[in-house]
Amino acid sequence: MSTGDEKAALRRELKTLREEAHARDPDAGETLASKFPLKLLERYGPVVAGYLPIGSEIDPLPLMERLEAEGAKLALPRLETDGSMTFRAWSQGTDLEDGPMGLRQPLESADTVDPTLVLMPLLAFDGMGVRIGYGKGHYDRTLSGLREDGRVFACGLGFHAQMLDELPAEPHDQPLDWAVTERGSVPIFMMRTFKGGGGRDDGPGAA
Ligand SMILES: Nc1nc2c(c(=O)[nH]1)N(C=O)[C@@H](CNc1ccc(C(=O)N[C@@H](CCC(=O)O)C(=O)O)cc1)CN2
Ligand SMILES: Nc1ncnc2c1ncn2[C@@H]1O[C@H](COP(=O)(O)OP(=O)(O)OP(=O)(O)O)[C@@H](O)[C@H]1O
Repeated sequence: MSTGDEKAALRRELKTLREEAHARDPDAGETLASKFPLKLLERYGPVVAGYLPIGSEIDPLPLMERLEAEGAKLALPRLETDGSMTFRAWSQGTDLEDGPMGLRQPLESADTVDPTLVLMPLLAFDGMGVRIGYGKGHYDRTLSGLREDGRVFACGLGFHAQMLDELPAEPHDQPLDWAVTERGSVPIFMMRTFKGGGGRDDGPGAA
């Protein structure tokens, strides 16, 4: 099976997995907010892109609120008419509009920003930082642009149940640098550092 086919089949299973995790712990977003290490904001802030949760995604809003109170400038993704994704400045109470695929998103008139810390929704991730999303490549393309232009830190947000041993990777996949679940941090860049040396048999530890 090609990696693309594998990913399509995986996505269906992963959606079910995430729905189950969400049903078991609907308040996981609150727990996640309390476990998020503020040193990530200190090192990689201040412009933090979050998202408005759809379906069974873990709710990042409690975390975004906490980070804003700590001085973060928040942003949200916006799908543009040309199919690209931009990030726009946002804070609680800023106007939103209906976008494609049932998304709520900032208006075209909102300021475009380059986030330094991107909190990413996902269907699943693994200890090497491979992430699977909805398969439209929005985050992959946008992150690759941001990484070419300068420094950006990619942090996946999800349920612990969404962390799998190993996901199929494709060359265009933009790896996560870190992930946070309701159980704590998964510092992926350390695993990447270890990859060339001792292999990845130790597995990621959710601290
Ligand atoms: N909350 C959130 N916002 C986001 C994303 C995301 O994954 N999550 N995106 C990430 O790229 C971008 C939007 N891209 C998207 C691409 C595909 C689908 C999609 O296939 N949606 C399903 C329904 C999902 C559900 O209910 O769980 C659909 O339309 O059938 C949604 C958003 C930007 N904003
Ligand atoms: N940097 C890029 N440039 C051009 N096309 C890209 C790039 N990154 C991804 N794509 C395209 O986007 C499509 C979806 O990619 P992929 O399946 O990896 O998405 P995903 O990582 O699951 O989720 P998400 O949509 O959230 O990024 C692929 O067909 C791929 O060719």
